[in-house]
Amino acid sequence: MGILEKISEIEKEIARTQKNKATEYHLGLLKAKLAKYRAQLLEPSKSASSKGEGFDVMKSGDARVALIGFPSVGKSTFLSLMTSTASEAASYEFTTLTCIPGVIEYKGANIQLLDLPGIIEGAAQGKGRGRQVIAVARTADVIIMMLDATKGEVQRSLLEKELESVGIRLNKHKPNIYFKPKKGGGISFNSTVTLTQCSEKLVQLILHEYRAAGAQVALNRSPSEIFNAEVLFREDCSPDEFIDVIVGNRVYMPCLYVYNKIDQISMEEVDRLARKPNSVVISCGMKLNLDYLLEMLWEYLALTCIYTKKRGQRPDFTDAIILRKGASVEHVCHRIHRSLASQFKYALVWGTSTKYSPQRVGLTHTMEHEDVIQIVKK
Ligand SMILES: Nc1nc2c(ncn2[C@@H]2O[C@H](COP(=O)(O)OP(=O)(O)OP(=O)(O)O)[C@@H](O)[C@H]2O)c(=O)[nH]1
Ligand SMILES: [K+]
Ligand SMILES: [Mg+2]
Repeated sequence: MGILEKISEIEKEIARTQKNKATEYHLGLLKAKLAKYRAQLLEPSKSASSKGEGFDVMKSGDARVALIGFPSVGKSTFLSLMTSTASEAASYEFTTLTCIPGVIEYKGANIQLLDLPGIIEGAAQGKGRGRQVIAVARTADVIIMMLDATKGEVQRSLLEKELESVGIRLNKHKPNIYFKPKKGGGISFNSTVTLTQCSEKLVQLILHEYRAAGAQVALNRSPSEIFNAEVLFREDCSPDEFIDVIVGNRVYMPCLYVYNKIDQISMEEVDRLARKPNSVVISCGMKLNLDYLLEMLWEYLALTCIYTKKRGQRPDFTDAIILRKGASVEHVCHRIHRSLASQFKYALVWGTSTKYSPQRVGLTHTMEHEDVIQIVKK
């Protein structure tokens, strides 16, 4: 039996197994098996040439956003509208056949926007250019899942399933579980919270299942190590989340659901879609709500712009340093010059991150969006 068949067998078994206390171990095991085979599926195949996977577009700018969606939802129309790059748009499906990068300039940041071929059900298993598209999606900072507002919700759940099946977790945070394989000592299991979905026994079963053939490949660890591990739940996680932690190659990614073509639906329908979590409604055709989409995208990217200033001079507002949210003064130093942090005495910061403007701060101070900084060297 091939891996795809094994996967489909297990999926069928999960579907027909009733979910209750008596079946929770059985289901946990099935899910562990499923994750194991899917991990194998993700291994680069030896037959197909690995070159070309991911369309090889260079990362550039301060962040990367990938446009994922069914064919003809308006991805290329969107790219052409938001960037100075033109990507062919047409009323037939699979107009776009490769990855087309453009740049959105927003609040001083260069955001790389990637137009991609449409993907369909079965993409994760290699249908169409599904695998390549998903490989690109994995490298993004934010995914825009573009949906046709005139089509049903089924598009959204199908795409979510495709991404889910290759280890991409949308709008979820990494499960707060400490997991460390050991050389010996068995499995030490602890939790700092009351667990309602996992137990010590289930965790052991899942770990032992992982020891089975194939797990070494997925985990890149020797089999014995999985019999010995330290596990600490700091959150009431589900068996699936625990499996995610031991498999270890998951990506946790913000995703914005963008419903395009709202010029074609009723106001009531627009209103209903707009109220969904993580969702924005737009019309590329009529240029509706695009500013709001950019604002949301900016929020999801969580970038921070810092302006520098020299002593006795005005801040340089023309050239922002773009950093990830939560960046410290030390991060700013590294961006300016490699050796600056070692010569650092203190910094003066004006902005929302400080109580006073300016305020003297050290290397560990956390910067906020649009702060101004002046660095004083030793
Ligand atoms: N009514 C309406 N049509 C739109 C809108 N945006 C795009 N379209 C049309 O939808 C069709 C498909 O647009 P594309 O931009 O080619 O879609 P795509 O998602 O890039 O398609 P593929 O590359 O084939 O996957 C074109 O005929 C567009 O003119 C919109 O907001 N409203
Ligand atoms: K199209
Ligand atoms: Mg296109």
